[in-house]
Amino acid sequence: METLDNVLTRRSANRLTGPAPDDAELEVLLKAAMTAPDHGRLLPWRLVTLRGEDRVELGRCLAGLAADDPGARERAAAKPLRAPLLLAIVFSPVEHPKVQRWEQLAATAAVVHTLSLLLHDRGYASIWRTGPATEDSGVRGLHGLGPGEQLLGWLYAGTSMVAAPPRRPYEVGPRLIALADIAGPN
Ligand SMILES: Cc1cc2nc3c(=O)[nH]c(=O)nc-3n(C[C@H](O)[C@H](O)[C@H](O)COP(=O)(O)O)c2cc1C
Repeated sequence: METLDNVLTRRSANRLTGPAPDDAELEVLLKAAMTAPDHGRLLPWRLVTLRGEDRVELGRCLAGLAADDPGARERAAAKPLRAPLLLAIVFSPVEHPKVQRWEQLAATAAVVHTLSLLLHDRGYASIWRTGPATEDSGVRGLHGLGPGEQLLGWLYAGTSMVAAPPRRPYEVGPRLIALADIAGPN
């Protein structure tokens, strides 16, 4: 797929089923996504794969956090089952004299988005999902987070069950301006 076309046609997909990339294919795609710009080449992240029963275990954790009614617990438990593969995104910033935390977060987001584009290029689809559960100690523990690390959510991956709706073209408008057009203080 041509790059411009790939970027323009990627959509977040809510309803995902199999197939999802296996570990070998995922490694190829991640190796490519890791080329995203990363100040200091710190690689301040890791991904944890959840497949099959792992998703049920996460669902159990989420159900435990849900409101005290059976419907809410059932809905929470079913959330991780919305895709065959979940990639938990663990942000693991390091102390660095030059590279600030926000730069490391930006580098991490760049890897995740590049991976979503590569998944799309291979015919898969994905959606990045977050939520308050990412801060829960049980959920953090399940994914092996250490102190100072942050769970940025999960990239749900698989094959979309519906055709991606076309994207309304964006208007760049005032979000791209020449310095010469900025009225200075004088
Ligand atoms: C950091 C991040 C967190 C997101 N969290 C959620 C989420 O919790 N739930 C959700 O439905 N979508 C989530 N999304 C996906 C966005 O909703 C989605 O990208 C947006 O609606 C635009 O859709 P598109 O990707 O098809 O352009 C998240 C996206 C990003 C980048």
